[in-house]
Amino acid sequence: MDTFDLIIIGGGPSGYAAAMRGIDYGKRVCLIERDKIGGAGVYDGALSSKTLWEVANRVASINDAIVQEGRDPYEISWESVQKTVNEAKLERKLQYSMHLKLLQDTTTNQLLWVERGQASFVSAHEVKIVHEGGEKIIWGEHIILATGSRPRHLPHYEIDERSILTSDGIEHIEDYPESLVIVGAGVIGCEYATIFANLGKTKVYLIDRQSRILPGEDEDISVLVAKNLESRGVTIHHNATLERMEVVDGEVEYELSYPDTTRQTIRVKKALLSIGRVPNVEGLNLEAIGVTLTDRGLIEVDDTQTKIPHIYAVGDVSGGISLVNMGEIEARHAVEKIFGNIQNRLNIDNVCTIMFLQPEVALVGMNEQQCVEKNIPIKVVKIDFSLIARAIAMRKTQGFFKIIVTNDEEMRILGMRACGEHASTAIQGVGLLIKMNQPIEVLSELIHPHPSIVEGIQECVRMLLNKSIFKSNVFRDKLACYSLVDGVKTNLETGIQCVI
Ligand SMILES: Cc1cc2nc3c(=O)[nH]c(=O)nc-3n(C[C@H](O)[C@H](O)[C@H](O)COP(=O)(O)OP(=O)(O)OC[C@H]3O[C@@H](n4cnc5c(N)ncnc54)[C@H](O)[C@@H]3O)c2cc1C
Ligand SMILES: NC(=O)c1ccc[n+]([C@@H]2O[C@H](COP(=O)([O-])OP(=O)(O)OC[C@H]3O[C@@H](n4cnc5c(N)ncnc54)[C@H](O)[C@@H]3O)[C@@H](O)[C@H]2O)c1
Repeated sequence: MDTFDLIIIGGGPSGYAAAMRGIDYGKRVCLIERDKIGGAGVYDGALSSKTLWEVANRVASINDAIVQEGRDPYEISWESVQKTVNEAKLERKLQYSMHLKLLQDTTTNQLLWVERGQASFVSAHEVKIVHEGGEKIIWGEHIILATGSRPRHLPHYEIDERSILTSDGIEHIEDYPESLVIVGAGVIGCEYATIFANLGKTKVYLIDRQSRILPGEDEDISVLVAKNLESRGVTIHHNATLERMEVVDGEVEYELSYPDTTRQTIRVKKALLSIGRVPNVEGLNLEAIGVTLTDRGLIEVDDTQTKIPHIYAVGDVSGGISLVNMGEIEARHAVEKIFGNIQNRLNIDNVCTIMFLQPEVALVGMNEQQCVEKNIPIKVVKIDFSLIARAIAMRKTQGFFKIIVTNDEEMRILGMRACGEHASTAIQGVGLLIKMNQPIEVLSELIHPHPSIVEGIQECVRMLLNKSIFKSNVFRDKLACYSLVDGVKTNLETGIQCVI
């Protein structure tokens, strides 16, 4: 039987990162994947959907410009869109396969083995791999589970991935659907609503069971994103409960009910279900070896370690935040715990995230509503993009920066929300500040390039220190600085208070 220092089950971004960190330590590593290396980090997930978003964004930008000049809108065929997405996936696939092939070079000190097939536990140290050609059992000193997740289905609805689809099927449709209903107004739902609205060939309906989309984020973000979706023709059904959805004559008919007891029935060409994801734990034989699950069916971990000390779980399968960067960092942390003997727990205070919407939204740390829920006294400072020279030059002045700090002398940064052009790059500096536990003065004194979007962040920080260039008592609709303490909002410029 082949023996390894580390076996990793699942070759998505988490498993891949774990394997690479394992060979850094000079260990014998076996990575097992049943389908495609890269997982949802590449296919029907992060890379493919972001390529789609980029194409759609470009189409919308071109159209915004040419339609203003009275010219006909630019059109791109679905075939061309898919070709671009396929090119992106292929490029990544080739990088991974070349990388893995060279790392498995048997003429040098081979540390990595890649096995194809479905893995399951035979015992706490033995893993069976089943593939078309047969099966084998290997032995591992340590094992990392990185089996990821898949789209959540709704009971009683048949997902055929042709008429009623999930994110696994939507990129494989044959042409633009004339109309599309999206169930679930979370990240995936809002990203695909943005993509199809921007491509301009599909009438999009978005079912939001709450009163506003992206319920986990502050209202200012939900309102701006919803406004932009609606301006591109998206119908958002707020406070709507999906009562029925079925395929009728090759189309999708759905029925909604509202709190005022009214009902509505609509027919569309296709439906996309984006109501969260579930962990891939089935068939691993976890019960037999004592690895436990949480109430939500995720693998139960303490700082990436399961109840069985030599078995770890990372990425989507163990919950936390379902992101590529989170899976990778958890994987690296697990390997460092195993072979590097590190003692610290994983700190995720500075995880930066982007939501690919219109405009793009970047996040780090806590938002206002989370601070209020936890009753943390805070100061909030906001600047509208229309006051930032670079945004003016780009003629893209929609958006804002919002920084949240502790309501004390120290004004430690708790979080930031960036909503607008370059948001995804702007977030990084503040993420670093949180990680380094540095005071806001560092940003206030740093000489920023000009004109740059990040000057807006500097202006926010300077506002908190009472030394901004633009004064909030003049630009009252574009600058805001307030505290939120025990349910009372106080405008720090005027002293005016209101109860929230
Ligand atoms: C539409 C969409 C868009 C997204 N966009 C972003 C984004 O913009 N940014 C971001 O950070 N994240 C994004 N995500 C989330 C991100 O893709 C996931 O968080 C990430 O892929 C999780 O990585 P993972 O390795 O834990 O799991 P996965 O990527 O799911 O990989 C798990 C792998 O394990 C394999 N596997 C499962 N069971 C077994 C078994 N028994 N034996 C062998 N192999 C097995 C699977 O085949 C799979 O390849 C997106 C997700 C989706 C669906
Ligand atoms: N840009 C990114 O970083 C990115 C992009 C896509 C996905 N992801 C990851 O993928 C994960 C899954 O995304 P998601 O959007 O599927 O999940 P989500 O949890 O973000 O959103 C699901 C939404 O569906 C709603 N919902 C649930 N059941 C419903 C029902 N029966 N009817 C109507 N609405 C219902 C929920 O209220 C919620 O708003 C995310 O948590 C995220 O971590 C990240």
